[in-house]
Amino acid sequence: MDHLTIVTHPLVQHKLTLMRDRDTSTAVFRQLLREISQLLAYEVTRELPMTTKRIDTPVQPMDAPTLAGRKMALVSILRAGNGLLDGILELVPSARVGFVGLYRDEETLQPVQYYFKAPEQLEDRLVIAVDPMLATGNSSAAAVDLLKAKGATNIRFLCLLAAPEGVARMKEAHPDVPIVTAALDERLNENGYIVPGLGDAGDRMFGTK
Ligand SMILES: O=P(O)(O)OC[C@H]1O[C@H](OP(=O)(O)OP(=O)(O)O)[C@H](O)[C@@H]1O
Ligand SMILES: O=c1cc[nH]c(=O)[nH]1
Ligand SMILES: [Mg+2]
Repeated sequence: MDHLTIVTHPLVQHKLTLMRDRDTSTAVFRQLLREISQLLAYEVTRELPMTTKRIDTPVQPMDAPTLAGRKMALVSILRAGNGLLDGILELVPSARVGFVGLYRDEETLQPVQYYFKAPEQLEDRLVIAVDPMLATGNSSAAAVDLLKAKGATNIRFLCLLAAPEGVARMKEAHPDVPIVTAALDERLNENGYIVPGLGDAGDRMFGTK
């Protein structure tokens, strides 16, 4: 996969516009994120290794395509990552799930870790880390550090919105981790927020502000 993939599908772009709108309610924001997560998952799971298995259709036997290898791991970067996780799990219900608890210190913009739990045998799995926002890239780079320290070698990062600064940070720290996003925005503002962005994803999802 390319280092950066922007999913330009009309449905994704339409839903993203609704999410950016400050007048969109918490309930609708959460629902849209769930819907977009499934469209983005379609893209991030392209090129998965396939094999065939022998099945009997009602008409005749066939060698039918099926996913190969160990079950993938979805890793949500808390809190906001959970807004992407739920929808993807509906598409890939057998995925293993991990959580990285991180929040961004508002002054330093450095991530503060408060939790980490990952599935076993990460080295044998495709690992998809999910977080709606890639701003400075400090949180995603730290999350990928943790996953690599646990053995992961095949990692993809899925987000909704990315800033050029975050993409550059990830490319420098983790050039082997492809990023899939719905949009690459203009820049970060002086508070480290994505411009034009959609505000604080976690707060908008959970109604905490
Ligand atoms: O690229 P960065 O500059 O690190 O910023 C992105 C991070 O900021 C947000 O989380 P936040 O810290 O607000 O925590 P939350 O998910 O608990 O709201 C977002 O969900 C990312 O994890
Ligand atoms: O714009 C931003 C930047 C970081 N985290 C968010 O939720 N939004
Ligand atoms: Mg976060």
